[in-house]
Amino acid sequence: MNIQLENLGKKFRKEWIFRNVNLSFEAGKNYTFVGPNGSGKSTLLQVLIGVMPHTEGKVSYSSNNQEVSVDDIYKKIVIAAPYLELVEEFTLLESVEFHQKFKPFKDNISANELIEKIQLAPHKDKTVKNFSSGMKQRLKLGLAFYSEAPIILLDEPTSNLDAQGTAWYLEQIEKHTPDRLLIICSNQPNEYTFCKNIVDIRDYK
Ligand SMILES: Nc1ncnc2c1ncn2[C@@H]1O[C@H](COP(=O)(O)OP(=O)(O)OP(=O)(O)O)[C@@H](O)[C@H]1O
Repeated sequence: MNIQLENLGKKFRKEWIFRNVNLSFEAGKNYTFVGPNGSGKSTLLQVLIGVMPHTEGKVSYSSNNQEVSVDDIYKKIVIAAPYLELVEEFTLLESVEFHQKFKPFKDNISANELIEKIQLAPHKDKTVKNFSSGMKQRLKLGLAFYSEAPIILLDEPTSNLDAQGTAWYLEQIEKHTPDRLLIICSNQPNEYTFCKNIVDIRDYK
C-alpha cells in the first residue's frame, strides 16, 4: 500500500495547521511525524487516513499500481492512538475477540494466543476499565501489531509504558513492521531511533 499527498493543506477556522504537503509513503518503509505539542502531527495522521477532511489538495491510495478508494482504506489500516478508546466494559478476552471480528490476526492466531503474546494472560478476565494506563497501551499496541493489515499507524506509541514496555514495543516494531507501511507520531526520540524518514510538521507551516 502506498499513500500520496499532493499540495495537502488543513485549516481549522482561520489557522492553517499544515500546507503544501507533498509526500509519498511506501509499503515496507517507516516514517515519523515530529514537531512540538499542537503542531499538527495527529491532524496530519487523521487527514491522511480519511477520517478527517482536508481543506485543500489531494490524498490518494494505491496498491500494486491500482488505485484504492478512501472508502476501502479503513480495511487496510490498524491504528493505536491515545484518542481511540477501548471498550471499557469489556474484559480483556472480550476486547480481543471483538477486535478480531473486524480485523483478523496474523498467522490466524487465536484471541488467547494474542493475550499470551502481549504478556497480559493473568488479566484475561479483568475488565478493561480496571486496567492501568500502561496495560491499556500494551493492549492497543498488541492489537495493532498482530492484526493483518498493510498499514500500521502509531500515535505516541510509548505513552504510559515503563522501560520494560518500551523495550517490548521496540521488539514488536522489529518483528511486525518490516513488510508494512509504518507511520508514527512522536515527541519521544527513543520511540523512533530506528526510523529513517522523519517528517517535521514545522516544515509545512
Ligand atoms: N477539531 C479541532 N478543531 C479545532 N482545532 C483543532 C481540532 N483538532 C486539533 N486542533 C488544533 O490543531 C492543532 C494541531 O493539533 P494536533 O493534535 O494535530 O497536534 P499534535 O502535534 O498531534 O500535538 P501533541 O504532540 O500535543 O499530540 C492544535 O492547535 C489544535 O488545537
